Amino acid sequence: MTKTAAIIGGGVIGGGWAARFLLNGWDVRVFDPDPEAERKISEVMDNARRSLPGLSDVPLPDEGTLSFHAELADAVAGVDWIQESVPERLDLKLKVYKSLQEACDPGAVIGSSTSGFKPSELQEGALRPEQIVVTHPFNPVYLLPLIEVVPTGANSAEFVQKAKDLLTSVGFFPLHVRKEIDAHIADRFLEAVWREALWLVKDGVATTTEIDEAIRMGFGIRWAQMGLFETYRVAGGEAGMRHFMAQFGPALKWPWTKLMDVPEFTDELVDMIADQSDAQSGMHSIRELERIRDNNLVGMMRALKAQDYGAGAVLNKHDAALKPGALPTLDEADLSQPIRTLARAVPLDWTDYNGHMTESRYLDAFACSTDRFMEIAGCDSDYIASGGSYFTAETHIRHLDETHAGAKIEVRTQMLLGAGKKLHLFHSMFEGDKLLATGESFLLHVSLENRRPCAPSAAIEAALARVTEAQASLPYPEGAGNAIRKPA
Ligand SMILES: NC(=O)C1=CN([C@@H]2O[C@H](COP(=O)(O)OP(=O)(O)OC[C@H]3O[C@@H](n4cnc5c(N)ncnc54)[C@H](O)[C@@H]3O)[C@@H](O)[C@H]2O)C=CC1
Ligand SMILES: C[N+](C)(C)CC(=O)CC(=O)[O-]
Repeated sequence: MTKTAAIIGGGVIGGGWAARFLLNGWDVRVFDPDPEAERKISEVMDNARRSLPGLSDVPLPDEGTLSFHAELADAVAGVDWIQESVPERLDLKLKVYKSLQEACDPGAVIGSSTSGFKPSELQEGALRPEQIVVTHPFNPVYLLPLIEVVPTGANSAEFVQKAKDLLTSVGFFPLHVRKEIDAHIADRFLEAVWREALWLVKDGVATTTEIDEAIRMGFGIRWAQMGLFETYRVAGGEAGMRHFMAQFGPALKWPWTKLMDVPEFTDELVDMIADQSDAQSGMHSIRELERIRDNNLVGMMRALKAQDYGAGAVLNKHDAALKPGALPTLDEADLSQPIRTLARAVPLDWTDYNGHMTESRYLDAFACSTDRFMEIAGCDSDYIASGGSYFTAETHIRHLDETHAGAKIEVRTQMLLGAGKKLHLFHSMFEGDKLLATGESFLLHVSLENRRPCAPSAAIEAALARVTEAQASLPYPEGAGNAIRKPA
């Protein structure tokens, strides 16, 4: 059954939560007194639709339904999850919990996006403290996997597990913070770096641009893939972490930080930082900056997916959970028709300077379809490990229409020949009913030992014979056997 989330406070963070739930198939109800909330969330949704679905290599569930509610009680009645993302003021958050707990289901999870309040502070005086837990996200909430889950003794172990399971089901990585502390775990680092950066600007050591370069040209990229301790272990050389600590231990006593002291936010400092930031980034609107950020994040996270490491491993796990049912097996497919061999959204890093899916990615998509066809015919990873596989000998692609980031595409594959060592496939790529491209491939079965063509296993021959018989009455596809010719 479709699950429903209520988003209380639909600003920067609430909008991101709404997008994450909607694009993972949940219905979402929003309560926010701001008359601009609907416009803002619709703009966040536009950015989320172009970036999140393509991060997966399998289709996400159909998008849920978004509704806006004038009454808090209306928004929260009967929902599975309530995410509070109102401004960071304790009195306001406590007031909101009081009203919403009078109207919501006692079994619903009430998660708070608070950046720094401890869950015990949020539970104080609540009708049902056991229902409230910190679930602290990171901006953009629709892309970044981390959620800090901070419970107290008032939350049962079953409740915490249920909250973590629901978060995992929409692609998050719930990090269980075992001991509550102001600002949880990650924001303590952000706060340390932020405070240090304020001093560097105030003291005239560096501008906002120089500080950002110091981060993004070096340790920021390093942190993104390995974090802090694993990075420093490597920095210790062959002697590892112990050597690292021996070498840099004394620095802890040197004046390498001003963390013990905090600069005052005087008008002068605020103006200096705001002016430098305007000069650095003021040529872009916030929505443009969000798109630049999302393009970069998607590219980096897809690179981490290929390595199955860090955030990339979380994404792969989410794909695996979504995969059942996405593509048919040989037994599930209607073999009398071309077989669905690919279904996904166009990722941001598949688009180019013309603003559409770039040509090399068509080959990428058709190659995935060929791999899938081989897999369902029995040429799967076990078979390949046993020494047989197919090599592609020739490919011909026709580009018939454009498609763009976030678009849902599908490839259906007709087998034109599957006999002996020869395999001839014709892939058609669609966006809805629109034919975008065709890809024709001729493959040869080979022995991976001597790299020479040879007949496939009897099981593969039998599977291909089934497809041959079932597809025998399909017309020869328009465009098959084409070559580039001089116009008549
Ligand atoms: N902005 C960030 O980078 C992050 C913020 N957070 C946390 O998320 C929470 C929200 O922060 P932002 O989204 O940045 O703030 P925001 O100012 O962008 O959004 C807050 C929204 O709450 C609405 N609101 C105010 N009173 C309300 C009420 N009584 N009921 C319903 N809605 C109400 C406002 O109209 C506004 O749309 C805070 O607790 C913050 O610490 C967490 C992670 C990152
Ligand atoms: C600045 N901040 C404390 C609101 C940051 C966060 O809470 C997390 C984030 O997204 O950086």
